[in-house]
Amino acid sequence: CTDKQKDRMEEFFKAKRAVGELKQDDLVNIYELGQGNGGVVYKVRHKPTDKIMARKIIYLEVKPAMKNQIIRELKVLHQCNSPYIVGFYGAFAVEAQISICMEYMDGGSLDLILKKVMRIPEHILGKITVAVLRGLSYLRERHRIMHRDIKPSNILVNFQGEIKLCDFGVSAQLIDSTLHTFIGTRSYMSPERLEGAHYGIMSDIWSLGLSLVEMAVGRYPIPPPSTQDIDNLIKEDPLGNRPRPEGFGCYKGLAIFELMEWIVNEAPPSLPRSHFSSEFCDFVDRCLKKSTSERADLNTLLHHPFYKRYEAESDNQEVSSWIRQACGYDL
Ligand SMILES: CC1(C)CNC(=O)c2sc(Nc3ccc(I)cc3F)c(C(=O)N[C@@H]3CCCNC3)c2C1
Repeated sequence: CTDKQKDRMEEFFKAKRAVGELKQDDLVNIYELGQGNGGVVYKVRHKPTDKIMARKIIYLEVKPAMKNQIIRELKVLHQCNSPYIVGFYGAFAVEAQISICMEYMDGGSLDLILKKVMRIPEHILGKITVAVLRGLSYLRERHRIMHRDIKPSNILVNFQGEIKLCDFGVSAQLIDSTLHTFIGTRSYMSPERLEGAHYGIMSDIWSLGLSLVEMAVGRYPIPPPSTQDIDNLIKEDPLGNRPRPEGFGCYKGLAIFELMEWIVNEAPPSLPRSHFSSEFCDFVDRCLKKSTSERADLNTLLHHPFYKRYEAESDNQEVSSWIRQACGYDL
């Protein structure tokens, strides 16, 4: 943790103390930030302090006892404090709605960034990899939890160049009892998880690998684009920062079950060495081994040359200016 990161976290704790206990009536919606699977997120203002936050509302048809248990378990999020985890203000329940109020990340999530640009360049993906691995390490070392839902929409960025994780499940058994209702349109789940086998942190590693390939190539990588597709993608726009033409990337996708079958039965996706560094290609290959015994674990990846190349840089300036130009605010 650098001094700057410590200062930012201190700043957040101060703002959080000023907010105190969160109540629905103290929040006013500014506008909707996005609809995820199972939830909707609003940019809100906390009237008593004028603080801007993101409020995630999840509709859970569960018995009141279960709802209270979820609220009780969400309190663990007050202890999840890391430069790589989105800040948490508090959670409360009203009727069948559970509200989770968190730090507002003005750069949005990486899936929305990816809709604006063609692809995310390798040097930015390196910084994203550092943040995700450090976030996963923090959750495992300090809270003994895995993320369970690593994908571009759960990796948030801000204009200061910070990259943070959100939407990790803190109440394990509740997650699984409710997760079946949250199957999204595409699956970042590992083969072992899709097969209903036991899964753990290694499943997050698979999801990270799949997310990196998607962000590097510019579309969900299953079924894998042909090398020709990738050549066309990159030849016409080598820097990957031209706005995405309409209709790109929404290839006629496979239905969710065909997709899951593909993940379980076919070879995993990989990056073409013609367009990406061999360290990056090797990194994603180690994340996307179908068998967990062959897949790299967290510690192995923390010593991988691709990670080492980016972990040294401590300033967020490079990511900050890239985010601004990606969002069209290249001031
Ligand atoms: C069931 C649940 C609401 C309660 N238990 C849970 O433990 C959680 S926690 C939590 N979210 C969360 C976590 C950390 C931060 I910082 C911000 C957050 F919004 C979530 C959450 O949002 N889950 C989403 C539901 C839609 C599909 N993707 C996973 C949960 C799950």
